[in-house]
Amino acid sequence: MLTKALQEKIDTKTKPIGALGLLEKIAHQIGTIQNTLSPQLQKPTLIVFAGDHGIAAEGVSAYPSAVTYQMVLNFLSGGAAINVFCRQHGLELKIVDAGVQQDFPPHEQLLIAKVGYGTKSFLRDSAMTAAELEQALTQGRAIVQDTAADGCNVIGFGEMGIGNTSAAAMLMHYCTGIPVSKCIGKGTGLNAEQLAHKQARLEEACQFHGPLEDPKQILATFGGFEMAQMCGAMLEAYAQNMLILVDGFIASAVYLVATKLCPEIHTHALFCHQSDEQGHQHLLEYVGGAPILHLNMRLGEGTGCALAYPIIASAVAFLNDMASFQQAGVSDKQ
Ligand SMILES: Cc1cc2ncn([C@H]3O[C@H](COP(=O)(O)O)[C@@H](O)[C@H]3O)c2cc1C
Ligand SMILES: O=C(O)c1cccnc1
Repeated sequence: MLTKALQEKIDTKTKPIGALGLLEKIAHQIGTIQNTLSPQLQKPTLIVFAGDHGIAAEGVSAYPSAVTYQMVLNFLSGGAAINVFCRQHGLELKIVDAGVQQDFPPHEQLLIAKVGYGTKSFLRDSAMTAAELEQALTQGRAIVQDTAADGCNVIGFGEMGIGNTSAAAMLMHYCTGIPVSKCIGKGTGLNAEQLAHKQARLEEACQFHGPLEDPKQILATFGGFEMAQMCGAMLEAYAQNMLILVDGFIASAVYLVATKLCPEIHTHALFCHQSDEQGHQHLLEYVGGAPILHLNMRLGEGTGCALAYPIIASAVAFLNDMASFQQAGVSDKQ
């Protein structure tokens, strides 16, 4: 009933049918989530989860693990891309230490939810234990519960963790069966030789671990603490009936695991951009996501979410504020 009424509201706005393209689909989706013809976006929030990865020691990233800690300090002093875009577009920003190798001084924007001081290398071990995974999922859920209690109904998730395009590629490979060669990419900027090394290391890890089916086991085996918390956070955002903004390759790989645990989550997800990371396009095709932006970005941090947010806000604004043919006295289709 609401589905039809929303479509009618969209179709009677003063424009040719369908002329607002993807904005119309977004408006319809948000109206459906909120069960109203007049949805509102409240307290848009971006949460960046940070954690270190054991696999980073295997030469799979162009940058050292130390950058994870240094970038979190940069987030806290307001100088990273995600700070700039959140400030520009009015999103609240929270940073979570999910598992960085060093400790941070207290800061009002920093939530400390450390599962450990980095994961183990999944080359010869499971990145985390089943107990650590459960802890991370629960912490991610709790963070979103608090955010929902503050009145937020639209939430995006970012990550910082040197080595996490490798972890994401493994999640993607194990959840989809797509060959590793199509799941990897140059991440922070590997050259062709380094990329071949990355592929060889990840294929070695596949040999070591063998076939795995259970999504939680896949996440514990290859994921980072920041990715596990993000997964819990996405599941809770669905439970809280929030609109979920999915960022680039890493966030989409986490979202993929979340869909395996809770297939209904797709009704609440928007794909903010298509990353330049090679695997992302295949991943979006697999989950059936139509990205809002194509900007050739490959950064993560939630930057795609922050940049897509004003477009999403425009979708809600046209649904609420644009005149209908009748209101404006404009002649409808013959
Ligand atoms: C300075 C800097 C800032 C970043 N912000 C996000 N990432 C991104 O790059 C990392 C993933 O790429 P890889 O798997 O190749 O390490 C993640 O931390 C991701 O958030 C950054 C990377 C760097 C170097
Ligand atoms: O798309 C992403 O999330 C991404 C790609 C490369 C490096 N860091 C993040």
